[in-house]
Amino acid sequence: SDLNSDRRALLEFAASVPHARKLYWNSSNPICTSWIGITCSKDGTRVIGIHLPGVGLYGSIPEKTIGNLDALRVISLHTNFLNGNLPSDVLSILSLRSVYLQKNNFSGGIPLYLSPRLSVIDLSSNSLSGTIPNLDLPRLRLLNLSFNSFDGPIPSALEKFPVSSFVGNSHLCGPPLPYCSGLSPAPAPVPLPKPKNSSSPEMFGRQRAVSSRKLGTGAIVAIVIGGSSLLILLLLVLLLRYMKKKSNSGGTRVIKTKASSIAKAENLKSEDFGSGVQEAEKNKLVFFQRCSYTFDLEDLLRASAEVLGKGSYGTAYKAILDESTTVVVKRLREVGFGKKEFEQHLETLNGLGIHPNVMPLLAYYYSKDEKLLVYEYMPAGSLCAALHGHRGTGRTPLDWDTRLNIALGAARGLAHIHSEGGTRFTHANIKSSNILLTDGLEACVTDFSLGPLFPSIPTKYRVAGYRAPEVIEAQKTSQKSDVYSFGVLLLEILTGKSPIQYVGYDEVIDLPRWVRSVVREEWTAEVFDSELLKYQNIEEEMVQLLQIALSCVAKGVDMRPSIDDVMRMIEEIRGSEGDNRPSSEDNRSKDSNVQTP
Ligand SMILES: Nc1ncnc2c1ncn2[C@@H]1O[C@H](COP(=O)(O)OP(=O)(O)OP(=O)(O)O)[C@@H](O)[C@H]1O
Repeated sequence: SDLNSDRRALLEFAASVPHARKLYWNSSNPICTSWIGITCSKDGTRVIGIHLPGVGLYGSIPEKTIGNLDALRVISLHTNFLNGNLPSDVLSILSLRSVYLQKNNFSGGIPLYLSPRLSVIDLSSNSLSGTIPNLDLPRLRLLNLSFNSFDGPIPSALEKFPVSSFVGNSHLCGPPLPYCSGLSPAPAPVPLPKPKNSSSPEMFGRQRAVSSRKLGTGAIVAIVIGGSSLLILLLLVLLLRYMKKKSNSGGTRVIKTKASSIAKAENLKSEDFGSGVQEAEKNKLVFFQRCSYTFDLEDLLRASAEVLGKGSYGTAYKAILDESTTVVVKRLREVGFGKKEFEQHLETLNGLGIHPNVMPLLAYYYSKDEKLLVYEYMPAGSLCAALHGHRGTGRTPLDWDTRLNIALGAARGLAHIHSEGGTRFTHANIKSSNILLTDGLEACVTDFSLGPLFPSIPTKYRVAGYRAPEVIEAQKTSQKSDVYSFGVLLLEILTGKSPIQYVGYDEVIDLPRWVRSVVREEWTAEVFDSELLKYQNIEEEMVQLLQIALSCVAKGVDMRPSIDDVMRMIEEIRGSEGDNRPSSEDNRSKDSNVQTP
């Protein structure tokens, strides 16, 4: 009963039990007791909800031992350390509507039979693998399978879900991700074959989403088997060649080879970036003056490439030109402007000048069929991946000092964009995937003000959760709507949660609303990311940043501070507290009873 009154105590308790390995489901007692994390039906006979997120549970959920859960509607065990297979018994319970098992260590595949009533499935940031079954779930509204190890094509029934539902699965393909090449994915980036009708160098085309996750045992076995089969095939081909040479029949072989590379290029064509580059314009890559790179368009097209992801405005590729030069190329989708306006807009962006927290545009290419933007590649990835990427073993969570520093850097970058661009100039797409990280984990704001190039893409197609109420209702963007999005970003840094929160049965709420509801219940400490709990003496700073974040996400536009004010307030947190206490990294409690597995 003590624990019931203080959920934080439960969390600490759970994490401190040294030999706890398993979560046991008490199936023998048919009477449901509303204990913390368990909700019961009114008559007290059946469990209808299991809510134990972020409480340090680990071990696997046993199959076939689950008793009276036949009225279960929601299972929420996300952000724990659970492993083993997904509990297929639970997931097939007919009454089940919402599944939140993200940020655990589950492996294996998705069970073939799931409750037909499911409307929310979040299995992101686990170690799940295999192909995704063609789930026939008519009520499914929210699906998140990102940051796992799924492979193969995305089934047709799930094509309607956004890219964000699938990102971070290195071998997954097909809409809404890039089309499948028809070839087995290769384990390492390779230069790509020449497309049909082109004397140009090799072009980008083979697309593989980049994942920072480790290969699971299944993937390793698949690679070993695949590798051995290839070797045997190669030996066979060599043997055949040798025999053919002997019988003097080399001509046919050449023709066959040619035909097969054309077929490959045909397959790749629809997704090649550079396929719209016109022969006469091969050298028209326009560099901005401050750029010291010396490559030209041909070098760029010849480079091996990987898909980093698809965003609102097109696809981003990582292109490796040589050992010391890696860039990011954004292949833009339908631009709403002619060349002159396009160039003018990019000149305006370039005119914002250099700032350490703002990502500069290095170069661009414009032709009728192809528009490319070139940026420096940031190997440390984005804040989004650092916060929400795989949470299993091997992950290095961002410590508090780093988070605060990223918040400050991002505020400085946005303040620069606002002040240099003029009062009406906005970023209009602030989100954690647009905050890139340098090697030293400094923030770098990217993708600013690209919206005007795409008048046909309404703001509503941008990632949900970051848009201010006035943007949702009236498409009214301003610097204060950027501040709102920035507030959501701060909440993401503090809570470790995505901007959209799934709560209870079918309910979806945005992060500001969720945080406000928790704070109102006087459970302020509960909003903070469980990964931050191991650091000491940071609560006051976290609460201060929380207050800033909540002022940014005020519903009334005039209630929100300017980004300059936000920047100064964050600087004050660092100035007042940071100087007087050791860094959160040094301050990690060595003898704390809070243990991680
Ligand atoms: N310069 C870069 N270095 C490293 N990663 C990058 C770089 N630019 C973009 N990315 C990453 O590539 C992925 C795709 O980026 P992209 O900008 O195309 O889409 P997005 O940020 O998801 O959405 P949007 O287009 O709305 O900004 C994102 O995960 C992003 O963090």
